[in-house]
Order: sequence, then C-alpha cells, then structure tokens
Amino acid sequence: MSNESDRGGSMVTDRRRLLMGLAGGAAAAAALAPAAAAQRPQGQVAEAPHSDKASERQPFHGSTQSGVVTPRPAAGMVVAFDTLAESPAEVERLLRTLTERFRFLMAGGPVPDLDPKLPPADSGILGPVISPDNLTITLSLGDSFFEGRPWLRALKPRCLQRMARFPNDALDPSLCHGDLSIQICANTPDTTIHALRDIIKVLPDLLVIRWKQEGTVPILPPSRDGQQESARNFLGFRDGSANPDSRDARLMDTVVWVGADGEEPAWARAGTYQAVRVIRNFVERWDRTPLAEQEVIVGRQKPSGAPLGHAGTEADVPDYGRDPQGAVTPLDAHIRLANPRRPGTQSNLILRRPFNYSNGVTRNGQLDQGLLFIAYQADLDQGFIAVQRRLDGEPLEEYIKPVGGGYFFTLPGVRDEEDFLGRSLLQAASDLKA
Ligand SMILES: C=CC1=C(C)c2cc3[nH]c(cc4nc(cc5[nH]c(cc1n2)c(C)c5CCC(=O)O)C(CCC(=O)O)=C4C)c(C)c3C=C
Ligand SMILES: [Fe+2]
Repeated sequence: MSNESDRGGSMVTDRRRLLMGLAGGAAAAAALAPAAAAQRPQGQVAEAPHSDKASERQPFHGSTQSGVVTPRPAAGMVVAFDTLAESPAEVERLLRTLTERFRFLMAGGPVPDLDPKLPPADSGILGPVISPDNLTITLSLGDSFFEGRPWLRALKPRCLQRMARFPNDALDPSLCHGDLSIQICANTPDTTIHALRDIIKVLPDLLVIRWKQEGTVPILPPSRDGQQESARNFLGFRDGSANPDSRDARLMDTVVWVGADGEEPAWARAGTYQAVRVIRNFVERWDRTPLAEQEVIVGRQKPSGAPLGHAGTEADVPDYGRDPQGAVTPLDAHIRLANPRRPGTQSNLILRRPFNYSNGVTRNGQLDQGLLFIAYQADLDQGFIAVQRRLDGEPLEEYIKPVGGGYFFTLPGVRDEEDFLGRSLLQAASDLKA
C-alpha cells in the first residue's frame, strides 16, 4: 500500500474515532437524560443521515484506472470538458494536476487550514475531513483531444473517433463529444459533486465544462439467499444480468483492456475505450405498455430478470439455438440482438456500467428520465458500435431516444507516486519528436 493510502487510512481511523466518540457522548447524554431521549427518539428533522460506508476506498495506483471494473456504487457522473491546453507543457500541467487531485480525493484526508483572507482551499461541502466514500475518478480522452493537437495526431488510439449519429438518435450538440471525459463515481452524490468542484477549481484556465450527466443506481435490500442481484433501470428491468464478470481478470484482459498486440500504439496498453450515451426513456409510454409486451421487447421477465421461457433467475443463460424462429425470445428482442450468443459475436462483448438519470421535467410536462449508458471495451468498433448497429431498428426504440454522449479513450493507470495520467502518451509524443 502506498504512503498516500496509509496517510488516508489513519485519517479515516481518526475520523471514525471522532465519530465513535461523538456517538459515545450522545449515548451517555441519553442515559443521563432518559426523558429527553424518549421525547426525541428519531432525532431532529434536520439531523444529517449517516453512512457506515464513508471510509470505503478504491485504489488510485495500478496498471489500469479504477472505475472501470470496480463494482458500481450508488452515484455516478460523467463530465465532458474541452481544454485550452495546447502545448506539450500545458498538457503535462493539465494531466499532472488532475493526477494529483484524483490521488488526494480518492484517498481522502483533511483539507488544508483556512486563511480567512483567501478563498477556502476546499468547497467545504464534505466538512473539514474528506472521506473517500468509495470514490473513483476516471480520465479519458476524446477524438478532438488528439485531432486538435497536431503533435498528438499520430498517437491517437486506433478506434478512437467522433461519435456519429445512429438512426434513432436525436443528438443535442450541447450534450455530445468533448476533449476529455471524467467519470466520477462514489457511494453518495455529495462526494461526486465535491470531487467535480475540486477539479474545476484547480484548473480554471485549462478546463471548460462541455456537458455533464449525473445518475444513480438503486440500493437493494440485502438479498435473502446471498445470490448476486442486478439493480433495476428506469424501465423497471434488471440491468446487468448478462454483463461479463468484471472480477474475472483474464476475461477483462480480453473484453476491456487494450493489450500489447501491436494494433494499438504501445502507450495505450492497459487503457480502454469508453462509450457514453445519454438515452432518454419515455417512461410514461412504457408504464402504459402491457407487461407481456415489455418482456417480449426486452427478452427477459420483469420480476426475476430470467430470460423468457426460464423459471429460474437472471443468471440463467438463454439457449437461442433451441429457439431458431424466435418463438420464445423474439429475434428482435433487445437481449437477443445485443448478444445473439453465436461464436462470431463473442468478439462484440462489452462491459456495461450504466446509471439511471432523472433530470426533472421536459417542456411538455414529461419526466426527463433515462439511462446514462457507459460501456468499456478493448475495441470500440467490435464492441459498442457493432452492438448498437445490431440494435438499430429494435422495438425498444419506440421507448428510448439517445440525446447525447461521446467516445473516449480511458488512459492507462498511474503506477506510483512518481507517475501521472497520460505519462506514456506524452513520452511517446516526445520520442516521436526526437
Ligand atoms: C449498444 C449497446 C447497448 C445499449 C445502447 C443499450 C441500451 C439499453 N439497454 C437497456 C436495458 C437492458 N439491456 C439489457 C441487456 C443488454 N444490453 C446490451 C447493450 C446495450 N443496451 C447488452 C450487450 C446486453 C446484454 C445482452 C446479453 O448478453 O444477453 C437488459 C437485460 C439485462 C442485462 O443483461 O443487463 C436490459 C433490461 C435499456 C433500457 C437501454 C436504453 C435506455
Ligand atoms: Fe441494453
């Protein structure tokens, strides 16, 4: 474990002691004044909710970035930025500063002392000691980052491209693309918002937000039989049932991480392609659609998530070979098109990491809800783009409308205290120039 993590660990322990001390004090006070305690058994209306997960921490250092195969926590956000960093020196300052902030925020710890004559060093929204709260911050670069900087053009990852429109898309240009994306995930939205505010504050001259989408994953009650369960999306279906197992490192090496096979620039090894899509769900229309029709459109049963025709669980594997005409699972069901489970479509596997979003109400009084779809893959053409092409024209399109997103390349990880995000890219650019 790194020094940084050790330091963060003792901070969290200190904080926990402090919290336990406060809890102990509260218990003692209640014992001394039982009548008062009995009057307010629920606490005050404005009392803060507490979480026992604030000290959970994800590693920042590693060969790959956190936030890709990391279990998905309850709060997520994608923020796309444009950057004014043009020269190698400016890009290096951008990447080094981001690295330093990500490292600190993911470890947690006390914010620096306040000088009343200066703006506070921290927004203060998490208090004087920042809990890691399972935070991951993941940096990815867009097509325009490379195309807009002639000295980087030759080093662009092989599949990186500007996201093109698919037939059912109604893309809002103000919700698309970006020089870079930052995915921020944590147990609570306060932690993701705090991280974003920190990042914006330290780089006002280099970063401009282009678009942002926040999302959530519903927290399930503990499962009764210890079985893994997928959370539900805003269509009410379990989402994630057939995702490749992110704990299987060998599988992830095939599906997610760019390897050393020579097709990609060497600096990109241990990176991955990130496809982001902001997909609106027409939930009012969906909620008026008969259950049987919903299930046929998706290809799974709504309560259990089991494939159609299966009495078991969402983990059951559909056997399309025994249903060639689509009598059980229609040929155009979402899951059958997304993954026809033929030998030739194995190379199209992707790792999905979506969040549900709820943005308020549209001008014509409809709920603006949907899916912040995020997928990672080692090959963008074979992964997201091939799957989306198969889905084009699917019956589910009557209920969904992609409005934004972009394609990005998630940088390899930061190995240690000396390393920084994008170091291998900048080194390759410098080698190219020499
Ligand atoms: C291009 C990739 C995909 C997009 C875009 C997409 C959008 C989307 N999906 C759902 C709901 C579900 N999707 C499910 C499975 C599933 N979806 C994709 C791909 C995209 N989905 C894949 C590869 C799979 C897995 C198929 C399989 O291997 O069997 C499911 C079923 C449960 C699960 O496996 O996760 C649901 C439900 C929505 C609502 C949506 C857009 C808003
Ligand atoms: Fe899907």
